[in-house]
Amino acid sequence: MNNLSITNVSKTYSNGVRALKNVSLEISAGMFGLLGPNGAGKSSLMRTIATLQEPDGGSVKLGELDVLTQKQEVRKMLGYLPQEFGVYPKISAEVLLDHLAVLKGLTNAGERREVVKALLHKTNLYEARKKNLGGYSGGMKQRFGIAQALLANPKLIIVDEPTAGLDPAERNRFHNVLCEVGENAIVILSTHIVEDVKELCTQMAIINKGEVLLTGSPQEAIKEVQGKIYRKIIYKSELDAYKKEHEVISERLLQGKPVIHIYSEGDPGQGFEPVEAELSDVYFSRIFGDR
Ligand SMILES: Nc1ncnc2c1ncn2[C@@H]1O[C@H](COP(=O)(O)OP(=O)(O)OP(=O)(O)O)[C@@H](O)[C@H]1O
Repeated sequence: MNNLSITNVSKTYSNGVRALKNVSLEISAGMFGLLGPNGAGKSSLMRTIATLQEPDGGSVKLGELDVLTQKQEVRKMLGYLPQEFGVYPKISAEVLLDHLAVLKGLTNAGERREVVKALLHKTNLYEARKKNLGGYSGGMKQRFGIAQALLANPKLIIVDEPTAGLDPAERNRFHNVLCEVGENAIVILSTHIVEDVKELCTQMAIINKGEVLLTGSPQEAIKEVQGKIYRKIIYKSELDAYKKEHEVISERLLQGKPVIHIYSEGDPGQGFEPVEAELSDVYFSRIFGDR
């Protein structure tokens, strides 16, 4: 299958915000995680790939197709679940999906019925197909969003922050659906949730302030910091002092007590203990560390 090649894409909005600075990424089939904090530029990049906005410079290619100029061709191969996915509340999932299928060009009624049915099954919404979308939970709405994104068998699927606000069970269900989809398409999952990338993605990039800070597999990324992450339970009042002396990459609470993780090339002493590095350590060391 064709790769998605993003080369030197830049975007400055009219208010002067530089949302993307020379972003280059090579993305092949499977699940790709685009990880970054709020405001990193993820949605700007996703909208650009989804043919919804123009960059100031750079190129985006899907195989031979030029995403920036051959928009109609790309849209035929694209499934997009935007960050804010609105649904018509007074219509059932089955009816809306059928309607969206017509818009996607599935005009043969028999064929369309089969496609709609298969997608409702795939997204675990078949039982609730007659229910109005207004009565759906957040997770069900997101799964409906995936169902509509999958109409017409897309080769490129973009999901923008899909699990924000979902409870753990709904998030799991959503993950399972996505995983299946990722078997024969490029799926780009844009998120600020490290766990989503850890659980689902074989390749990833970390983006912050419009710049790509890291690309590779989550395992490779973890390997890079393995043996360099230390932790210590501290008193809240000591935090500033530790920050001055060490590269503190995260502060969390463990049973109500502050725990800091630091990045250190060698043993920092002072009661710090080494920990098995996790993807969150990679993420925080890139976003908040000096690296
Ligand atoms: N249409 C716009 N006009 C002006 N500035 C914008 C516009 N869209 C986004 N921005 C700014 O560009 C930067 C990147 O925003 P973007 O939405 O791409 O980031 P994000 O990583 O998706 O963050 P979030 O998770 O908060 O949506 C932010 O500073 C944002 O305020």
